[in-house]
Amino acid sequence: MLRIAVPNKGSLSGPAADMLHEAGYQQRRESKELRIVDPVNDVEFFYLRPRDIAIYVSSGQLDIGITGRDLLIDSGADAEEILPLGFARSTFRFASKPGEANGVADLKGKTVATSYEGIVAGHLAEQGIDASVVHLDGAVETAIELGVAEVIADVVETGTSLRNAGLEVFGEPIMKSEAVVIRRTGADAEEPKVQQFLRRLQGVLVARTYVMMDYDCRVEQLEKAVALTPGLESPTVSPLHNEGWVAVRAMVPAKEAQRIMDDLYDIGARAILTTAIHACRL
Ligand SMILES: Nc1ncnc2c1ncn2[C@@H]1O[C@H](COP(=O)(O)OP(=O)(O)OP(=O)(O)O)[C@@H](O)[C@H]1O
Ligand SMILES: O=P(O)(O)OC[C@H]1O[C@H](OP(=O)(O)OP(=O)(O)O)[C@H](O)[C@@H]1O
Ligand SMILES: [Mg+2]
Repeated sequence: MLRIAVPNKGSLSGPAADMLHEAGYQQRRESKELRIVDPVNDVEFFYLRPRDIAIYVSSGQLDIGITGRDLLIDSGADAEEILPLGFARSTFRFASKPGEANGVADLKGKTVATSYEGIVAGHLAEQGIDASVVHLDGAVETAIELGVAEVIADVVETGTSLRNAGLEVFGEPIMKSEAVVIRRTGADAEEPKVQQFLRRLQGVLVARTYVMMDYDCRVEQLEKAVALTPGLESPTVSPLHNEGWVAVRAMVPAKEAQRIMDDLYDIGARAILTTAIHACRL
């Protein structure tokens, strides 16, 4: 049975459960449940603190886990990323009162407050900057006003939390993060149950990113039309009862669907339809 660590709280837990549900896995009904078995899919889910997931996975008792890339790196655990999941996207940045610092060099001799000590200490060492790091559990934006630090390093998504605290980012982003699937470093990459799990999640990612497009066009326009909708491998082209016309079917990126429909219409395609994809295996 495949044993999978899933975030039990915070920004990652809701979207992770949604994705697993879309991939056909049973999920817990109550937020207090710590583990559930999904016998139909031969999987057991362990609901753990997002910060602990890389440590559990690196210990080898659990096969895979879902966590944030930033949490994985911060933990220093012996685990590696095998699939990015496209949600909980953020950057990790330094911030201070406006005008107090311009780049990482200005951190020399300062105190940086963060919940991600591993990332910050590693970054400072890499840059050869001598600064102190103070660990706080959260709400680090307040640390400057309350005199705990001159600089903070934190997750930034919209920037609202920083703005509300009167702070500004400076320097280059330390890293970009998103939710990722991880496994123990060097674990068997070909393990069929792991591969099947990854294929299911990839199916969800594709179903979220693409739509199916169908249309009719004249044979003379087919090459131009196919250039607009090349599909993932190649579009399906079928003859129509009316001679000189064909029906075309291809997957297109959902974000581009409206523009592609306009372009197809302009070259003479008609009966252009898009439909959602619910699940797929590529
Ligand atoms: N506002 C946000 N937008 C996107 N991702 C975020 C955001 N806040 C945290 N994350 C991501 O969530 C993960 C941290 O999860 P964790 O549960 O530890 O913190 P949290 O989501 O801030 O919840 P908590 O309420 O417990 O502080 C990291 O991967 C981080 O990048
Ligand atoms: O750029 P934004 O869209 O404002 O998002 C980023 C904020 O969200 C998270 O905080 P959270 O609300 O989880 O509180 P925490 O600091 O206690 O973790 C993170 O730690 C930042 O503070
Ligand atoms: Mg938080």
